[in-house]
Amino acid sequence: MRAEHLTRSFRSPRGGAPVVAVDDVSLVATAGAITAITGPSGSGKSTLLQLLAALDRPDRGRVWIGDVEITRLRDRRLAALRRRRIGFVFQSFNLVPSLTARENIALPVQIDGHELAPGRLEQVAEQLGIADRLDHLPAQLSGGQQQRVAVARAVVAEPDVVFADEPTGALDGDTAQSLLRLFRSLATDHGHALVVVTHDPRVAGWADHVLRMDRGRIASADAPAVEDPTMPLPSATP
Ligand SMILES: Nc1ncnc2c1ncn2[C@@H]1O[C@H](COP(=O)(O)OP(=O)(O)OP(=O)(O)O)[C@@H](O)[C@H]1O
Repeated sequence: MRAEHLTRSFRSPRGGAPVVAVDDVSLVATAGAITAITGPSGSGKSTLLQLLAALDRPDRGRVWIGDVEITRLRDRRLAALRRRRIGFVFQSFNLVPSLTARENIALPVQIDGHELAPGRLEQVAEQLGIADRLDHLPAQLSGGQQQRVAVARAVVAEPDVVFADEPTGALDGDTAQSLLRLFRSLATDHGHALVVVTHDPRVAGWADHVLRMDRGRIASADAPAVEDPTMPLPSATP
């Protein structure tokens, strides 16, 4: 996944100058690697993640997943691409309250008219330690269990890129470790790109690249944030 010159401003609620939440950010998140985005509160991490995952549109700039420029896609194609190629773990989980954990996990695949390979859902649930919770409704689960259902939903269809906003926020030490092991396996064994916004030093410690944001910009990167010779060139046509 590659982004170039992303900029996103919000109108200030009291009038006055707009808030530039993301200011000319370019980055590459490579397949097979975990990229952590850190930085102080209000530095633009969540806004950047929403732009990268096509949940929000930038004022300027472009995003590619593989050779598809997602910033050029219209809503329906974008929604289909998001279901197939992007997994997103929301800070607030976003589970459907009337569906069981199993139904929540399978929902995006079902909307897409596909079926999961037999045993795939159970395998992910096992890895995340929620195999015995699949028939519960979200309200019958703890915050940490709900978070793991949200992670299972994001990864079950093996998307190219998994985005996660503070995925270890509600988890105790052991559970956070098993989630990080799952993320590591998704990256190393299955070649997915993971992009994780976090304040958690445990996550940053597991990451291959750490980008630190400050006032909407990438203030530092432990690896080149812009160019990566292993990335396929974006195609010129939409
Ligand atoms: N929908 C919005 N309307 C107006 N301003 C917004 C909106 N979303 C974000 N902002 C502003 O943009 C800036 C960046 O916010 P963002 O949530 O991306 O930061 P963050 O680094 O993720 O913060 P945190 O770590 O506290 O979650 C902040 O000043 C915030 O107030």
